[in-house]
Amino acid sequence: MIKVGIIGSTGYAGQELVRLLLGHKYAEIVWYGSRSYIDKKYADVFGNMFKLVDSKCMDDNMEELAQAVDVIFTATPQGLCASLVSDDILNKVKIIDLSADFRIKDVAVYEKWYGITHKSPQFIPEAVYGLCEINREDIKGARLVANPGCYTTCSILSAYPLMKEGLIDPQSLIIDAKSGTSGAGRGAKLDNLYCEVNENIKAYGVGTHRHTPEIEEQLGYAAGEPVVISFTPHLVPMNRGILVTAYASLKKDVSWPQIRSAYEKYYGNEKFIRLLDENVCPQTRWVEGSNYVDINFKVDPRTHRVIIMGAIDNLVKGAAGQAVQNMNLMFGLAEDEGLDLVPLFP
Ligand SMILES: NC(=O)C1=CN([C@@H]2O[C@H](COP(=O)(O)OP(=O)(O)OC[C@H]3O[C@@H](n4cnc5c(N)ncnc54)[C@H](OP(=O)(O)O)[C@@H]3O)[C@@H](O)[C@H]2O)C=CC1
Ligand SMILES: CC(=O)N[C@@H](CCC(=O)OP(=O)(O)O)C(=O)O
Repeated sequence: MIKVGIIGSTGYAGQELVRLLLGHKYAEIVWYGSRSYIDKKYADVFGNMFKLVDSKCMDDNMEELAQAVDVIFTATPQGLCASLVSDDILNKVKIIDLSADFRIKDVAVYEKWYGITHKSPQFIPEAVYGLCEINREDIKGARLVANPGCYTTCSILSAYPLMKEGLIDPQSLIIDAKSGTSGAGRGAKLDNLYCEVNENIKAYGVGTHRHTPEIEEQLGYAAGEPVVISFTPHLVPMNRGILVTAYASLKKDVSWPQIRSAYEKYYGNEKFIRLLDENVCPQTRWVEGSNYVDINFKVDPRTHRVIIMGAIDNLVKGAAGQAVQNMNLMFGLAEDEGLDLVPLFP
């Protein structure tokens, strides 16, 4: 059995990790980390865990935790994982960080977009960006995985084959993304109150959202040149889900089947990427509760652009599901262990 510790088990991403790992054949959660609920029963914090989890929430003592477990998930605010990690810890235990601390290779870019000083930049070079479908082989040997962000997972996977195959002008990409409110975390914030979110939709972080450099970096690797994008997130009144609609100029005249072949080349054998049939647009409810990424596109000959669409569940493929997929790769398990999740509907 893989012994698991979760720092931040009482947040939305942490709670989703617990839900998924309870159904994992080879993993056992032995440490339910928390800051605010120490010594409180986990099932008293999350009533859905009644009779499923008997443990109490525990203090986040990294040294003790590293002795007790094989893998630590950090589902905590930006900066925390970087402040806890050390060579000694990494020699004892694998870390999968759900925050952005190790996602961006250029520490100056991280510090600029996140507005914080990185506490352990020496570990950035070895951290593997945990987008499983793209970095599978590197993830297998990693001791520190940077689990991608939710908007970024959906955006990068949706556009990747077209960047890789040079079908679009890399500098022309415009990404319009929408997220459910769980993407903002469980902490009380005025902007996330029911009356602020319900019956409303708004853009935020326009031109400044911190997922922009993460998407640019990864798509830049795919394009083989630095990529600059426009990225606009929106908050929508639903619990879960990310929907990406992206626009890019085509480099040449291509048909739907030609673009489809490019997607099949990269994703034809990917269990968690579902390429939808022509004219079917992804919907968040078709992936809710599952680790799937649904992708489709439309060629628009009038504007000479391709319109790319992707949908994920932000808490599953956008966070906890991808983190479990990474754990499976790091421990040599079947990549889909614990992730055979049928989407909820309605
Ligand atoms: N929500 C989402 O859709 C996604 C989130 N992420 C990332 O995952 C991470 C967690 O996000 P999310 O679950 O939404 O956030 P939440 O606000 O819901 O949860 C934060 C968690 O971190 C704990 N925590 C906060 N501060 C500290 C601290 N100083 N020391 C120890 N623990 C602390 C909280 O503990 P307590 O409750 O006990 O106070 C809580 O368990 C973030 O980095 C986020 O960016 C990534 C992809 C998607
Ligand atoms: C709706 C909402 O607020 N979403 C969050 C993104 C959550 C996420 O993926 O965050 P990290 O990359 O920081 O891990 C946001 O826009 O900040």
